[in-house]
Amino acid sequence: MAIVLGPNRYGKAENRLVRVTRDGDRHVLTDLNVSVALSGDLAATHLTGDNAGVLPTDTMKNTVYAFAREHGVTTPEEFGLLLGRHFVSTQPQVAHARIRLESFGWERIGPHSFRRAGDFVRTATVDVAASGEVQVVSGISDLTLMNTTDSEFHGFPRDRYTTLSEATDRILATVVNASWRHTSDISAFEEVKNSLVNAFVTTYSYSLQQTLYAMGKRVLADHDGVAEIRLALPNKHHYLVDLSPFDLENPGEVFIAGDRPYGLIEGTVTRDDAPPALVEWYL
Ligand SMILES: O=c1[nH]c(=O)c2[nH]c(=O)[nH]c2[nH]1
Repeated sequence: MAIVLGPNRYGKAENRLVRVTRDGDRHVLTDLNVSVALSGDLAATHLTGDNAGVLPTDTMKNTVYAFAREHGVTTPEEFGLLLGRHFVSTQPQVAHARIRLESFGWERIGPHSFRRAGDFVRTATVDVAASGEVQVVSGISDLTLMNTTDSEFHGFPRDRYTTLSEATDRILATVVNASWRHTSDISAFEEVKNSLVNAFVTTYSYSLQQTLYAMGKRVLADHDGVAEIRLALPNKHHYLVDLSPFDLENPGEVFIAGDRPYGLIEGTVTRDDAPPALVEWYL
């Protein structure tokens, strides 16, 4: 038996970067959380402590902030590509760079005043190989949506542990976590988000699984530049309160918003002719 070093990578995680772009009195704000992970010929430091190929994670942090000044920050996807290409092209031992970005929205409330827009986070995972190949995955998390009707759930199998009633009119609520792999059009975030939201709103649902597929399918139908989308949708259950002890009817008006446990519906929607992914990614 031999003991060997398996896959490994290293980098500086969660570099919080706020960039103010000044145009006279009117400022533009970008707010990112940037994580860098490099991999390649890095066995020596693990096996012997020889750091000749180990660009310090401290340097990666500095590069993030210096690039924000030197190149500006347009979209998370573009900024990720810029950083990834820099690391693979300047460090010969680095075969692959993964840049993971979260972008927090700020709503303008004045020329240089902003209110944190807390209802979702935009994400990007950018992979750059030394060969020049890239993979850009954009995403969204924490986008909470609710339909107060047009949702049913029935026809499911029952066993001795089943207590759930068949529902012909229920609340359907979820927190959208999705990521989609681009073949082009890497800055179409707003348009993809609109497709997801529109599909949620307009799909008469017989299960959250059906809604998940409808949302993914709508994104692929609307956007030629998206090859594949992955979704993880928690089913945020809302329980109708029994008000009969108080001689009150409750015709679908008063609910307890459940916290946990929650159903978790996950799935991928893809084109059958999608080019293969360069590397695996997770939501
Ligand atoms: O849309 C749903 N899908 C399920 O798989 C499920 N299971 C459950 O208990 N309620 C629901 N709702």
